[in-house]
Amino acid sequence: MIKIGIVGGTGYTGVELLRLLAVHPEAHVEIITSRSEEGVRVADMYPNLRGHYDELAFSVPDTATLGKCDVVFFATPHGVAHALAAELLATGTRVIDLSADFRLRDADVWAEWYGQPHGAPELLGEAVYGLPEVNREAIRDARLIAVPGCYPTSVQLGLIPLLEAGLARTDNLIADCKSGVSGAGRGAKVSSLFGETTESMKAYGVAGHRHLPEITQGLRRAAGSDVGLTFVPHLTPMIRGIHSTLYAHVPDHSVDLQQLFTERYANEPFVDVMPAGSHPETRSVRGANVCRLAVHRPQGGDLVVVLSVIDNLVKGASGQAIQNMNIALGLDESMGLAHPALMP
Ligand SMILES: NC(=O)C1=CN([C@@H]2O[C@H](COP(=O)(O)OP(=O)(O)OC[C@H]3O[C@@H](n4cnc5c(N)ncnc54)[C@H](OP(=O)(O)O)[C@@H]3O)[C@@H](O)[C@H]2O)C=CC1
Ligand SMILES: CC(=O)N[C@@H](CCC(=O)OP(=O)(O)O)C(=O)O
Repeated sequence: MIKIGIVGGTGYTGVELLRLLAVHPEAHVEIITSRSEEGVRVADMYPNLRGHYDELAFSVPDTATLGKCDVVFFATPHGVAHALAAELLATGTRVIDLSADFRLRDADVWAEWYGQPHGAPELLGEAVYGLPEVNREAIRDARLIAVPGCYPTSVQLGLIPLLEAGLARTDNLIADCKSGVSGAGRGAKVSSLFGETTESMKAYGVAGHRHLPEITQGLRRAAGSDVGLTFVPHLTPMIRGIHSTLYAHVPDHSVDLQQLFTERYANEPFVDVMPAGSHPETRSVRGANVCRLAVHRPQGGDLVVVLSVIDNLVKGASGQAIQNMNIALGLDESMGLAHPALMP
């Protein structure tokens, strides 16, 4: 069995890791940390996990005990993995970080967008960006994996077929994205209150959201050139889910886009290209490690619209983290993830 540690076990992505790992046949969660809930049993706090983790209780983060695990997931705010990753890697523990700490290749760009110096620039050389659909070979045997952000996962998967094929104009891409409130984490914030988010919807971060440099880094790689992207995230009155409506100018009409997308993802277990004319819904991916895509060319014009939906907590975070673990450890990539059980 793979010995697993989770740092940040009381948060939304930490609990989602527990939910998914409960049915992973090779994983055993040995340690789960929380600074605020030390000693509390996981199943007492999360009754949906009763019968799976009856002996497991939250403990404070401690690198000596975490270092005995084979894999440690960081489900923590940015900066925490910066502080602890090097020590764990030195003990031979693999680190899979759900935060943004190792996603950007350039420490200065990270510092600019996250408003603090990068805490472990010496590790950036070995950090692997964990988007399996573009980086699978590098993930195999990786010791330090940066799991992509939720918006970046849905936007990159939707646009890279057009960019890799050299079909989309790269100077005026648009990503109009809607997220459920769980994207903001479990911490108490006025902006996440029921009364602030129900029966209302708003854009935010129009001037510049911290996922912009992560998305453009990935799109640049797919296009092989610089890209211009307008990215506007929105908060919507749902708990889970991201719906991205993506716009790209594709002046070449000779390529069958449905076929292009279908072939690009033909061997991808967790990307579903829906039939032509489809409108994927976030509820169709709820609880599942899946991105569903649909490609449209309205009225036969030059503007192509790609619709991309994921569950922000699964393909946008914890499910993708486990997919990365499976690849890195040489397991079946779908292990523990193949039954996309719907949430109650
Ligand atoms: N929510 C989402 O949809 C997504 C989140 N992410 C990223 O994943 C990470 C976790 O997100 P999420 O689960 O939503 O966050 P939450 O705010 O829900 O949970 C954060 C967790 O980290 C722990 N924590 C906070 N500060 C520290 C610290 N200094 N040292 C150790 N543990 C700490 C908290 O527990 P305690 O305070 O008790 O220690 C809590 O368990 C973030 O970096 C987020 O950006 C990525 C993709 C999607
Ligand atoms: C709705 C909401 O607030 N979403 C979060 C993004 C999700 C997230 O957790 O950020 P990372 O992917 O960078 O880790 C936000 O906009 O800040």
